[in-house]
This record gives sequence, structure tokens and C-alpha cells, in this order.
Amino acid sequence: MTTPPILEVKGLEHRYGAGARSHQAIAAIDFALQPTRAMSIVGPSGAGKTTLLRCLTGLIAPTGGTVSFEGTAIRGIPEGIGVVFQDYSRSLFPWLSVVRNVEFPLRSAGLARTERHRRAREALSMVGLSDAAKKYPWQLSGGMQQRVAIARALVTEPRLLLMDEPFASVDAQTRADLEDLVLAIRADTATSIVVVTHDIDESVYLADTVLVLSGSPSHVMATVAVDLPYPRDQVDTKRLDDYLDTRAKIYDLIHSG
Ligand SMILES: Nc1ncnc2c1ncn2[C@@H]1O[C@H](COP(=O)(O)OP(=O)(O)OP(=O)(O)O)[C@@H](O)[C@H]1O
Repeated sequence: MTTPPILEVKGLEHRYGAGARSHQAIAAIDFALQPTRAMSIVGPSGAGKTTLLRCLTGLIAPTGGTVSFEGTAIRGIPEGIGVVFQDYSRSLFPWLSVVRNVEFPLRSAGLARTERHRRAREALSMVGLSDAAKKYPWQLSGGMQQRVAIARALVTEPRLLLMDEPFASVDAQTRADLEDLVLAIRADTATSIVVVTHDIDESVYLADTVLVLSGSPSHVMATVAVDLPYPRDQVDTKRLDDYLDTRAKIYDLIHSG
């Protein structure tokens, strides 16, 4: 018996605006993600990656097609999905301490304060920030702030984590550390992951499948399987022939498309 997908996208289209000045961002996208798997989405600038991710989170309603999470068409961000955006400086509340930022999504769940605190501290420990709980976001480096944003997405124990260019605003070493953090979270929690990225290396390193989008209006040019063993390592994995071949294949697809 085949397992039903955790995320299924069928005939997705999105057009911004109406009439002569409207813009078709997404022409036709279909894919499915199985539970516990990780998918990267790459494509040229302006391909519609952010538009696609907003449709997956339910933040915008697509003008055509459907997005289903665990078999149900989504409207608004469903329970069970965590989201991490690129711009951590705008997504964290500067007037709340780190631990209060992380527990924020639990407030509407009606949990007692001590339980909210316990879960927030657990999520902070997963991202290696136990010591920063009482600080404020503006007292932390960019990479640490993005760890807080990841902890906040994890605190609800999501079954699917959606990330939009999550590491585009941090330096290369921090980026590598955060990529390894995502791999560790996945190994520990079996959370399914979709990550949108500009970076071909990152797309291969983080995922089991890479969805390569064409330029706007986007469609799926190719679905590339990433056949690399776990655990992955920034040095050893990136030396493997399979890694280099997959990376070259995606590069050619994007630059030919
Ligand atoms: N709110 C909007 N109204 C009108 N057009 C929009 C809107 N948001 C995005 N677009 C257009 O839709 C297309 C896809 O944009 P989107 O931001 O999804 O692409 P992207 O692949 O994420 O780009 P980048 O890689 O540069 O971040 C672009 O041509 C963009 O100008």
C-alpha cells in the first residue's frame, strides 16, 4: 500500500491582479511530497518561488488548482505546518524576549503558561540557544535570530516545515551551520520539509528531491532525485561524485531553461 502524500499540489496557477495589467506568476505546478521527506525548490530569480511558497502556506489563495495538506485542501495556515521566512528581523517581535517569541504560537492554543514555557525551552534547546532565552532578538546575531525563528516554527511540533530562502541573509559559515541544523532537526523529529532557495548547492545538500522551476510564468522543468546518503556532511558529502553530478544537472537545467 502506498503512503498518501503529506503535501499535494495539483494544477497550481497564480495570477496577480486582473485584466490587461495582471501578471501570471505560476503557470502550472504539480508535485507531491511524502511524509518525512525533504524537497527543495529552485529556479531563476522571479520564477515564482515565493509565490508558490505563499500558496503552500495558505497565505495567498491560488487563482487555479489545489494545495492539499494531509489530504485536505488548505485555506489559511493549517495546524501542523510551521513556516520560516527569510527576513528574521521582521518576523521576530523586538519587544518580546527570545523565549516569549518562541512560545508566541502556543498562546492561541490555550496551553498553560508553564507548559508554553517548557515547550519553548525545549525548542530553543533543539536549535542550540538555551542560554539566550531571556535575551531580546536585537541582542543576537543574524544567525542566532534565524535560529529563534526556526525554534518558533518548531514549537508547535509541525509535521511539515516550509522555509522561504531561510538562510539568504546570513554569512556563508552561519549558513552552513544552519543547513546542518535543518538536517539534524529532520533526523531527530522526522518532520517533512520544503525549502525554497536560490542556492543550487543548498538545494542538493538539504533535500531528497529538487523541484526545478522555469522562469515566470513558472512550471516544473524537472524533478531531480538526490541520491546521497545520510548523515550528510558539508565536506564529505560535497566531495561525492553523485553530489557534483546532481549539482551540475540542476545548474544546466536552470541555465538552459
Ligand atoms: N504582489 C504582487 N503583485 C504583482 N506581481 C507580483 C507580486 N508578487 C510577485 N509578483 C511577480 O510575480 C513573479 C514571481 O515573483 P516571486 O517573488 O514569487 O518570484 P521568486 O522566484 O521568489 O523571485 P526571487 O528569486 O527574485 O525572490 C515576479 O515577476 C514578480 O514581479
